[in-house]
Amino acid sequence: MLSADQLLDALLERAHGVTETETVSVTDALGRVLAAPQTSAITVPPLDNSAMDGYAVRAADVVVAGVRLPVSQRILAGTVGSPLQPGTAARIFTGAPVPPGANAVLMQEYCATEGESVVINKLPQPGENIRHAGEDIELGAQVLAAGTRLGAAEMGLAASVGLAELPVFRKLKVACFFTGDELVTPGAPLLPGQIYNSNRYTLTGLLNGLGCELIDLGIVPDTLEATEAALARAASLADVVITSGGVSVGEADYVKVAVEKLGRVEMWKVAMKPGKPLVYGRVNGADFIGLPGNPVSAFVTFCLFVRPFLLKRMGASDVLYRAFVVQADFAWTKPGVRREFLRAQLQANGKLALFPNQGSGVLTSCAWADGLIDLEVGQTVQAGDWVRFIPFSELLA
Ligand SMILES: Nc1nc2c(c(=O)[nH]1)N[C@H]1C(S)=C(S)[C@@H](COP(=O)(O)OP(=O)(O)OC[C@H]3O[C@@H](n4cnc5c(N)ncnc54)[C@H](O)[C@@H]3O)O[C@H]1N2
Ligand code: MOO
Ligand SMILES: [Mg+2]
Repeated sequence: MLSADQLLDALLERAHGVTETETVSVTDALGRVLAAPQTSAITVPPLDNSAMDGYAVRAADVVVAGVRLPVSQRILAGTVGSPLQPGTAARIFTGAPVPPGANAVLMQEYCATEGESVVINKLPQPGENIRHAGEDIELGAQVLAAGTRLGAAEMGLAASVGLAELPVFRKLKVACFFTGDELVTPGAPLLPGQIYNSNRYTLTGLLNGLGCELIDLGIVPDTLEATEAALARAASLADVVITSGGVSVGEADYVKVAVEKLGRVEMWKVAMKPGKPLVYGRVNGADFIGLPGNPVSAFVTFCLFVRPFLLKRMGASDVLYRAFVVQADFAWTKPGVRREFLRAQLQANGKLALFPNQGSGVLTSCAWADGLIDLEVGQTVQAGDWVRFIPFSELLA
């Protein structure tokens, strides 16, 4: 059986990024992966400008508090003033260019207007409240690297240097199907023995969050024929095929057999809980990932393995999650024989609480939790111990 680290390494080794690109407007770039580095054709900010509403002065003109200076001009954001005459002040507002000759801006809270003059009640420091040209971005600087996943801040950053469009990798096509004779689509009533196909909705959320193009092939019955047919169709439509269920050793578990018939299985089983029977293979040029049917197992293995794999396939460069060391507010006394990922919540006291039922079928634990505690084989925990914690902010989207 592979260790979780070996499985992740092996998956990333096999994840080849898409190469085809397209151009999107920056407003449509959320979640896309940048295909080429972007540099700035301007400095940001373009000119020295005021950080405050107040008065621009030469610091040397204000040698004692209480100096009175005539106000020689008024400079609003979007306009440009004229050089500041010695011994005068310029009324200025936040974002307005600082006039040549001025080297400080006093907040108006420290000034008093007297007719056409202003009394400066505080000694200015040279450079005070001035935002310098290029202090954010220098002319020609790289603002975004190829492989960056574009979020809200990156979209704003691109726009701040005047970019209207960005080159991005094409979306990754992911086909899914869900095996199980017991599965029913929500909206219909359950007959005895049936359950709702929750994995479809979990995976839809996860894949949409990653910005994949989802091809949902629905529920597939537990027969080899149906599984093969769905697999062949999925592999012909998508870059990556993801399924749930049917990867263990039960008599109705046909997924691995179908992959072996139509392609090849390269990895099966990972020494962790939940998620042991995960399958990776190749079918007709497509990657195949078979997630375990248990809803928590499917969710956790997607977060830990499928997400980094898909991100790399999408062309992203930063695909790994970070773990943090956090104090436990619980005891875990049963040493496991597999590495274990526990659903835990970060409490107001900064420590981690454990969901009481850590069963692989208890999806409530995932909705309740803020992340996963990563326990080594045989690791036990006493309250107050420090444990490895992977927040969902590192694993979702
Ligand atoms: N003898 C053994 N039995 C099992 C082993 C083992 O090593 N030896 N491994 C267990 C582990 S661990 C897991 S995880 C599961 C994985 O099972 P499968 O991937 O084969 O999945 P199924 O048998 O089809 O279903 C398991 C479970 O999940 C429910 N399920 C399936 N699909 C969905 C869905 N779309 N939405 C909601 N729930 C779903 C299904 O009803 C079952 O309860 O195998 C253990 N067995
Ligand atoms: O490893 Mo399974 O995923 O315990 O439920
Ligand atoms: Mg099974």
